[in-house]
Amino acid sequence: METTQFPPKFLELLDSEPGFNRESFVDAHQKTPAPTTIRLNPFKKADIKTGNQVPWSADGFYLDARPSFTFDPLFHAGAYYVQEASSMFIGYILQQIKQQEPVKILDLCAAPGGKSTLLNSAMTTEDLLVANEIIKTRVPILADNLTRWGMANTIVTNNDPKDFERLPGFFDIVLVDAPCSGSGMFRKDPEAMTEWSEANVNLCHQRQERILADVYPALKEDGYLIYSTCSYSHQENENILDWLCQTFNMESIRIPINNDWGIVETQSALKHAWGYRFYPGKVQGEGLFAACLRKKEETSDPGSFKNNNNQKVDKQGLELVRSYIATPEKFYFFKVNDDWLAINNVHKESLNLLAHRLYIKKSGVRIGKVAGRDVVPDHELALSTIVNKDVILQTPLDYNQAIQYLRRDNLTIDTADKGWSLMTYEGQALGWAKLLPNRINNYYPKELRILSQPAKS
Ligand SMILES: C[S@@+](CC[C@H](N)C(=O)[O-])C[C@H]1O[C@@H](n2cnc3c(N)ncnc32)[C@H](O)[C@@H]1O
Repeated sequence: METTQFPPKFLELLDSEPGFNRESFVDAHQKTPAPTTIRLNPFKKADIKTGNQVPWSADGFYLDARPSFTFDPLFHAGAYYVQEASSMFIGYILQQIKQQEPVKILDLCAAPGGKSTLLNSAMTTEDLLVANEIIKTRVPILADNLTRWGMANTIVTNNDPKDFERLPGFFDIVLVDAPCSGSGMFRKDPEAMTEWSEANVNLCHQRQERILADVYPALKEDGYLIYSTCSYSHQENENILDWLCQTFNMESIRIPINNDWGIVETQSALKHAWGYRFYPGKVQGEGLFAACLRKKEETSDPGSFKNNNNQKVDKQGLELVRSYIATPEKFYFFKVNDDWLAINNVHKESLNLLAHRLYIKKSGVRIGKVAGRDVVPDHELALSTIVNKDVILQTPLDYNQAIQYLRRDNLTIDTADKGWSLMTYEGQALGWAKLLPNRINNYYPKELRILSQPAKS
């Protein structure tokens, strides 16, 4: 059997990992392409033809072939997210531990936002999601993906894990989807094999400990830590669980799984903490490790922050922007420079607190700017689940028109309507256009437009 494509020593080390089967693993890498899976947005309910369901995710589906997502308007509408199947298990863990009461969740290593949108799907508007990314250049893709998902209960931050020490005991649930040596992605990204080394695994292990130690104070007593990597190395997985249980007062949480799913349940050597391993060949998905622990230690109070310096809002502007929202009574409206934003009322205090302790890049939904008696609506509002579709004009587009719109081309549509309109495709909003007497101004954001041409069929 040809195995030379793997880095030296990689398979040899994997042989001693729990549940590893060399033959099925190598076979899966050499003979089976990585399956393509999408996860539907439960808040948008688009009519999408899908294949078999991912066993651990009600919204996850395998596709028979990999279509061009770039040329699917529903992708740009946030009707689904393209995510490999194993990762969806994090959503399953959340469903197992989440109670009825509203929770504050931190996704600490969030870009590009696959797991943030996954967590968001299992949350209500009363729950708050803080999606953080340390690397500044990766924040825009995270914010864009969350904009597409459309929920108003989300805040995006750009902070170092250490900064979360300023929020002792603030979060009920923290996800650390840690940067890792990446062996779990070898099938999808064979290039990653060239970067793999034992030395790098050890460096990753050290960084993972640092990240976890930094964020630990921000977790509430009895709060849950979900830890995951896309690595197979026990140094980055079970050893980290042992380190967590030895260093902090944490207990391991066992997650019920179905034996037919092919997931390997493991226990760490010293503290017997439960972990869940995903191997291609055993599951229809890529490599993943996931675990859940609970903090059993008192935390201090994060305190509160009454923001008296909020930018003043004028009544007339407020009335105007309120009319763009489906249930304005549920929202707190505020201004950042000339932009109006809205976040669920229940998150007002959290927002004030976070704004003074972290670097916020996006909060709730940006509604737009008020210009005289008009609102210039923002793209975030178009894709949000709170836009008032009952009063806002909608222009349905066919497939070719939708692609023209997403390319930011000139549109020629026969319509007698005038004013701001949501441009929709199969009932899903893509963005805004202004319908004028003799032309249509395309307001699709420049930086998001499709730059390539569809392949000729
Ligand atoms: C595995 S990826 C996250 C993938 C993301 N959770 C998703 O599902 O789309 C790890 C993330 O950690 C970030 N990262 C890298 N070094 C970090 C550090 N020292 N502290 C915190 N995050 C870090 C990376 O920029 C990357 O976005």
